[in-house]
Order: sequence, then structure tokens, then C-alpha cells
Amino acid sequence: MKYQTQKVAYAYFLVAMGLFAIQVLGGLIAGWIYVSPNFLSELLPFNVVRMLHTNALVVWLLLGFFGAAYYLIPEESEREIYSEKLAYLQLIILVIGTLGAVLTYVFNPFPGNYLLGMQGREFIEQPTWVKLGILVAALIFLFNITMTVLAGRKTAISNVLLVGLWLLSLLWLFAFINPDNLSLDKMYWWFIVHLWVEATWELVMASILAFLLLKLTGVDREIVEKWLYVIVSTALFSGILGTGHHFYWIGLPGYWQWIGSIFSTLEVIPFFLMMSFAFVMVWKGRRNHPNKAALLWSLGASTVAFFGAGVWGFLHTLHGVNFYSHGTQITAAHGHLAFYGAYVATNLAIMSYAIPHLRGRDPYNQVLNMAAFWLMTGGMAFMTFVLTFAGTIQTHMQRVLGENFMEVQEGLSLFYMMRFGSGLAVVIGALLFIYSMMVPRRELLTKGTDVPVAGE
Ligand code: HEM
Ligand code: HEM
Ligand SMILES: [Fe+2]
Repeated sequence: MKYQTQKVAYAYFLVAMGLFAIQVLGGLIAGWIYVSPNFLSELLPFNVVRMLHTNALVVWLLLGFFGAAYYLIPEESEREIYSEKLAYLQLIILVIGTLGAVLTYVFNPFPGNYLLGMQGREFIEQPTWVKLGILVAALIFLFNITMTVLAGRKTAISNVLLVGLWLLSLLWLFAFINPDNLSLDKMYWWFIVHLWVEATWELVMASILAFLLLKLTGVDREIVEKWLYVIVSTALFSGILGTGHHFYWIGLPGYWQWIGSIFSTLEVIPFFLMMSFAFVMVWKGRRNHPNKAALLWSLGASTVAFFGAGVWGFLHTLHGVNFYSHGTQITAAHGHLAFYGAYVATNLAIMSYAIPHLRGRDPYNQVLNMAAFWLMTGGMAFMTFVLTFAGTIQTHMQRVLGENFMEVQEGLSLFYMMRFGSGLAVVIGALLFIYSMMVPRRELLTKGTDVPVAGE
């Protein structure tokens, strides 16, 4: 480890991995409720489980991004982090907020209370005090990272990362705007939900990927930077107006059907570019880096993101298709593969690269790590296929033939059982990943020593 303050990242990654385990276990419970609808219906109803599943996902991904920034900014800026104390304070605020949100969801002690009660908007159900906490934490983070970058070397990677993190934090302000008019409420809600994953988070993903490929393949920085700029500009060009694909049926003007269809179709381009970028860098690279698992995750992330976001997103983004498929299992199929490929896998890639350094325990158990990759990726792919079939049948029965929602759901039970099975594989894969990161290889245990860091 070149810079001492990089170790802040390790604390973020640890909390992120803990929440990752909780998130996928929550998914498994939600998946079981689909198979056996009365399961836990008194103790932990479906809506609460679902909230824990999706909120834990978003929080751990953000923690991972923060960790990634604290890890890579010192190397890019050639500086220690401006303030280590602020970085830990930020983490503590986020952990307290998370605990507060979980307790509020499970016990709902202050229903309807603006400051303390939970709110009814998917993904942003947190009570207002938690939302404010997140805002304070984001401001601390931006201050800390910006001061570090300004004092040191400025690179395209750190600039893009910083712009992405600034913009996504600013968008968080829309969490506080909740008009009575339902159309406006939904419109602002999508400013967060869509402009995070289909614009600002893409910048974060692209810069983390660029950092990893630079280190892992040894390609010249100028080449990496050129790709990065093209990816970022196509992402913003398509993603901002692409928000229109959520404005079709919420009471906004009809021209969004065309703007949304056209620009969201273009959103496929940055994901295609990210995948091409990863493979071209590996192909051109001169360096044979020992951390093969980190490379597998980097290639896997960009590939699965292309399929999950690009292909499965395009599947239902044209308004003529979305008219029928809106809010069916097709949406869930896409949501799972896109989130997994783009953001879960990118996070696990930077963790696979950074944690062995941060723990001073390299080489680590790469074989287990790669087994976890295949188990998780295979499980998510299978889940996506199953939900796509279920969603196609659902769309036809419910939207074309006009059958009753619950009766159609009963007809889909076989698919829901298979979804549970694939979910189980994902959970085992996730636990295996965490184990491979935390527990040293057996030969190191018997030797009783840590092997020094191998290579960059
Ligand atoms: C890292 C892996 C995972 C990611 C990224 C993920 C992501 C998500 C997202 C984004 C949603 C909201 C979907 C939407 O609004 O369309 C969701 C819901 C859900 N997830 Fe996951 N999930 C993961 C793992 C799992 C696992 C392992 C299971 C187990 C079967 C699971 C089961 C569910 C269920 C049942 C729902 C509720 C769907 C509904 O409301 O109909 N997820 N997940
Ligand atoms: C990594 C990037 C992406 C992620 C994480 C993601 C995730 C999601 C999630 C979770 C939803 C469900 C939201 C909800 O209703 O609660 C959704 C909806 C949707 N996504 Fe994506 N998405 C991504 C990229 C894309 C792209 C590139 C396209 C188009 C090419 C796209 C098209 C859509 C459409 C049309 C819907 C609305 C589905 C409906 O009407 O029910 N997405 N996305
Ligand atoms: Fe979107």
C-alpha cells in the first residue's frame, strides 16, 4: 500500500460486504414468499422484506463506491486523503442512518411522521432524518475527496469519478421534493432512480473500470483516457433525455414517448463501449498481472452490464413495447441483471483488486473468488431468463388477454420456484466471495505468515 490513508477504503468495503450478504438473503426471503405467500406474513411482510432488499442494495453499492474513491484517489492524485477522520465520520453517519432505516422499516414506530416515519416511494422509503444524514455524509465525502484531488495530480480518471459523485449527490436533493401532484412526484422520483443508474453511476463505473484496466493490463494512460471521455459523453448524451422512457404513462406530455424511445435506445452505446473497452485493453495489454480474479470481474462486469442494461433494457424501452410490458416480471428481469452486471460486479471487481493490498495478504484465494464469480453470474443469468419467460407469459395473459392479476400469478408458480433456486446459487456465491476475501489460503495459514504484496 503506497498511501496509508487508503486503508479507510477497507472499512467501507467491510460494511459493504456485510450489507451485500443481508441484501441477497433478503432477496431469497422475498423469492420464497413468491413461492409460499404466507411465509413470515406477520413478522416480516413482503413489502418490508422487499424494502430491505432494495435499500440494502443501493446503500452497499454506494459504500463500495465511496470505498473505491478512497482507495483510488490517493494513487491517482499521488496524495494522502485530505482528512482520514472525516472519512471515518462519514462512514459512522451512514451506518447510523442505515440502522435507523432498518429499525423504522421493521417496526414502523412513527407511521405518517414526516421526520421520523418511513415514506412510500420505492427505493427512497427512508425517514427524512436518514435522508438528511445521507446528505451530510455526501457533503463530507465531496469536501474530503475534492480537497484531495485539488491538491494533487489531476487525471481523467479522478476527474470523471469526481464529476459522477458530485452529480449523483446533487440529484439526491430531489429526495426532499415530494409534490402532492402524483405526476410531478413520479417525475422527480425518476430524476433520482433513473439519473443515478443511467447517467451518474455510469461515470463512476467507467472510472473504476478505467483504473482497474490501467493497473491490470498496463495499457498507456492516454489510450484509457480517450475511451473514458467517449464513454462519458455518450452516457450523458443518451442517459439524460433517456429518462423519458419512464415518462410514458405517468401523465406527462406525449412527446416523451418519442424522446424517451429514441434517447434510451442510444443508452445501449456507452454500455457497448464499456464492454469493448475492457476487451480491447486486455487484448492490447502488455502486463500479465497476477490478480486474475480482479480481471475476470472487470470483464464480467462490463459484459453482463451490456446484456442486463443494454440488451434487456432495450427489450422493453420502445413505448410500443413498454405499453404492454410496463411493471411486469420483464422489468424485474432487467432490473436484476442490470444492477448486478453494472454495479454489483464493478464493486466486487475493485474489492477483489484492492482488499488483498489493503490487508497486505497477496496472493489471496483467487480460485474461490473466481468460483464465486461463476456461481453468482450463472445464478443471476438463470434468474433473468426465468423472469423473462414469466414476464412474457404475464404480459400476454394479463395485458393482452386481460386476465385477472392473481390468477396469472398462480400460473407462474413454476417460474417462481426456479427463481428461488437460482437465487440460492447467488446467495452461496456471495458468501463464497466474502469468504475468499476474508480468509487466507490454507498454505498461508499453515506457514503462519503473510506473503508480501505481489506486483502492482
Ligand atoms: C446481487 C444480486 C441482486 C440484485 C442486484 C437485485 C436487485 C433487485 C432490484 C433492483 C429489485 C427491484 C426490482 C424492480 O423494481 O423491478 C429487486 C427485487 C427483488 N429481488 Fe432482487 N436482487 C439481487 C438478488 C436477489 C436474489 C438472490 C433473490 C432471490 C430469489 C432476489 C429476489 C428478489 C425479489 C423476489 C424481488 C421483488 C420483486 C417484486 O417486487 O416482484 N433478488 N432485486
Ligand atoms: C446499469 C444500468 C441500469 C440499471 C441498474 C437499471 C435498473 C432498472 C430498474 C431497477 C428498473 C425498475 C424500476 C422500477 O420501476 O422500480 C428499471 C426500469 C426500466 N429500465 Fe432500466 N436499468 C439500467 C439501464 C437501462 C437501459 C440502458 C435501458 C434502455 C435501453 C433501460 C430501460 C428501462 C425501462 C424501459 C424501464 C421501465 C420498465 C417498466 O416500464 O416497468 N434501463 N431499470
Ligand atoms: Fe431508466
